[in-house]
Amino acid sequence: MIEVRELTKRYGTARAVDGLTFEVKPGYVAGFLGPNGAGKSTTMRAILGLDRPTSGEALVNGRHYAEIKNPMHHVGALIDAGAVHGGRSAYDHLHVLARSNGIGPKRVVHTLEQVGLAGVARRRVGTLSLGMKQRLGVAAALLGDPGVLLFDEPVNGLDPEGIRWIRHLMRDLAAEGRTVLVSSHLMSEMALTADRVVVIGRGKLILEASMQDLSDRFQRDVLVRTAHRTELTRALERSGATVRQEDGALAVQGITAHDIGEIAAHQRIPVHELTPRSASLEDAYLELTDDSVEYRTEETAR
Ligand SMILES: Nc1ncnc2c1ncn2[C@@H]1O[C@H](COP(=O)(O)OP(=O)(O)OP(=O)(O)O)[C@@H](O)[C@H]1O
Repeated sequence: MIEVRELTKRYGTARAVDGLTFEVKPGYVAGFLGPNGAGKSTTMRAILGLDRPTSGEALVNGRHYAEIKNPMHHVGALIDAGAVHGGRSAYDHLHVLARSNGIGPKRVVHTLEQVGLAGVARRRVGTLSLGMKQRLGVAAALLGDPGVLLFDEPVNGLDPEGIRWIRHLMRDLAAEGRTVLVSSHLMSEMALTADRVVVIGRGKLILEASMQDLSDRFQRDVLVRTAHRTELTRALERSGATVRQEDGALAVQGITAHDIGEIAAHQRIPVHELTPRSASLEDAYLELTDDSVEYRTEETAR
């Protein structure tokens, strides 16, 4: 479990993270979303004890990272895949890490196989592609078989096959009962991977919700098809709904699909379609974070 409580990190007068509170429990993939500069990396670094909070705290399984003995057995992280010693082989890189945490060579070999790097284990890290380095970073995170995993923008540099692989991996790790927090600035990516999202902007919490709640919250209207449009419109309007004609159907706002169905049944009006329509998750995300975007182009500024 990860608990972030009233976390604030200031650099000079700038607040990279500003009173942020959220938690991530085991068993699901939590997406950590925010525009560039929102404070995702700073928060992750604080959880991993790499950055000292100005105030507040970040705990892993109830403890500060620094208090955890043999941390690789409890927490694994992919933060900056490029930050590895280029002269060592992939195997040696992992072996050095493993040894410092009392992990044997068998586990190193297993982890290399798990991330699909067994074939390049003897190659120097400096000669690996960005995608392979990313996989090596994931291997390092998995080395101690930890219950808590943090991935900072893990799809960066991966090709479509690699992206699919990492999505499956994160979902599998969560299904095994681990705590998985993965940052991204793309809602489209998180929509395919995460069960819940923590959305931040300018260091502050904007929203913490399940993917389902997020799309419910941004429900636009309900499309209703019936041969009895006038009758149903009247009944719905009596219940306070707003009804608009749309291509021979009704676009209904201000009432749930469930209640529309109940009203229609009560009036004995056959309904042929009842479709809740949401704004896309990407639109929802852009709307949520609109005030927190640091830099924008003329075109996206609208
Ligand atoms: N070492 C530092 N010194 C000064 N400012 C910093 C430092 N690290 C981060 N910042 C600032 O803090 C803010 C949050 O940065 P952070 O890297 O945590 O955001 P992020 O959400 O991870 O962004 P990105 O998606 O671009 O990686 C930014 O405005 C950044 O410029």
